[in-house]
Amino acid sequence: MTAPILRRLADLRARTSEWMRAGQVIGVVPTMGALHQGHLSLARAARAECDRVIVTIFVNPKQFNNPEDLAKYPRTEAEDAVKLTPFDVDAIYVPDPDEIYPAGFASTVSVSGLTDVMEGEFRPGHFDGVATVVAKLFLQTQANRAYFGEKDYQQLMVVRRMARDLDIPVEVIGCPTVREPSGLAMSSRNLRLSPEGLRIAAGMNAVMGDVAKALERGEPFDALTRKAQGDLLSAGFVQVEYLDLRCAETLEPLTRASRPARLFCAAWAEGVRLIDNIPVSPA
Ligand SMILES: Nc1ncnc2c1ncn2[C@@H]1O[C@H](COP(=O)(O)OP(=O)(O)OP(=O)(O)O)[C@@H](O)[C@H]1O
Ligand SMILES: CC(C)(CO)[C@@H](O)C(=O)[O-]
Ligand code: BAL
Repeated sequence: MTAPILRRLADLRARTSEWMRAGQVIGVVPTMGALHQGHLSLARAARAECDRVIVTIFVNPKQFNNPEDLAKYPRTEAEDAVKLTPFDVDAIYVPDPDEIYPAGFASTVSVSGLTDVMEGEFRPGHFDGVATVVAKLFLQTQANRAYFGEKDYQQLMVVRRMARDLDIPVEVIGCPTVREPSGLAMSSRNLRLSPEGLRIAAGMNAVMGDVAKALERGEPFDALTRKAQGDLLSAGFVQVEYLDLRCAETLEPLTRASRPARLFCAAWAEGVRLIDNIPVSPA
C-alpha cells in the first residue's frame, strides 16, 4: 500500500503529535522528488533506524538561482509514491506551497562561512533557500532524525550547522552517495541528459578518481588541477565551475593540518549542471 500523501501541515501535525505522545522516534527524508536509488537509500536508512518515517517532496523555488533550472526540474509525484511503497514509510508530505511560504512570508535562515564557497559561490542565494526550507521542514515534521545524501556534501554541512545553531533538536545524518555502475552519482537532473550526456557525465567521477590517486601518490594539487580541468573538457563537459580540494569538516582549503579531505567538482554538460565529491587521502 502506498503511504498517505499529506498536503496540509495540520494533517501532518495530527499524526506527528500522536507519534510524539507515544514516544516514537520520527525520521525525515527531505527531497525535491523525482526519486531514484539515492533518495531510496535515505528512506531505507530512516526505516531501519526510526519508528516513523516521513518523506517530504517539495520543489523549493527559493533555492533555485536559475529560473530555467526550476522550470525544468522533473516532477513525478505519482511514480515517487509507488517507488516508496517497499519502504513502508508512514507519510509522504507534499506541502501545498502556502504551507511553506504563506502570504507575507518574510524570514530567511542564512548560514555564513560554509556557504561562501563552491555551491554558495556559483549559486547565489541557493543555501539561504535550502536552510530556510529545511528549517521549516524540521520544525513542521518535528523529526528527531534527518537523512541527507553526501552527494550534496556542502548542503549536509550547512544543514547540520543550521540545526545546531538554532537548537533544533534533530540529528542530521549523512548517507553515502549512490552511483550508477558507470560511477556517475545518481541525481534527478540526470533525467535531462541524453545517452551521450550520461557518458560525458560519468567522466566526472573518473577524472576525480584519477586526481585522488595522484594525490595519494604525493603529487601536489595545484599541478593536478590544470590537467584535470583539461580532462573534464576532453570528456565532453563544456564548462568546469570548480574542482576544489577542501577540509571535509570546515570546507576550508586543505592545509597540512586539516584532515580528512574531500575533492569537490561542479561542471556543465548538455545544459545540465552536475556536482560530485569524494573522500581523498593526500600523502
Ligand atoms: N546519489 C545520491 N546518493 C545519496 N543521496 C542522494 C543522491 N542524490 C541525491 N541524494 C540526496 O537526496 C536528498 C534529496 O535530494 P534532491 O531531491 O535534490 O535529489 P537530487 O538527485 O540531488 O537532485 P538534484 O541534484 O538534481 O537536485 C538530498 O539529501 C540529496 O543529497
Ligand atoms: C534538502 C532539500 C530537499 C531542500 O529543498 C534539497 O536541497 C534537496 O533535495 O537536496
Ligand atoms: N540537490 C540539491 C538541491 C539543488 O540542487 O537545488
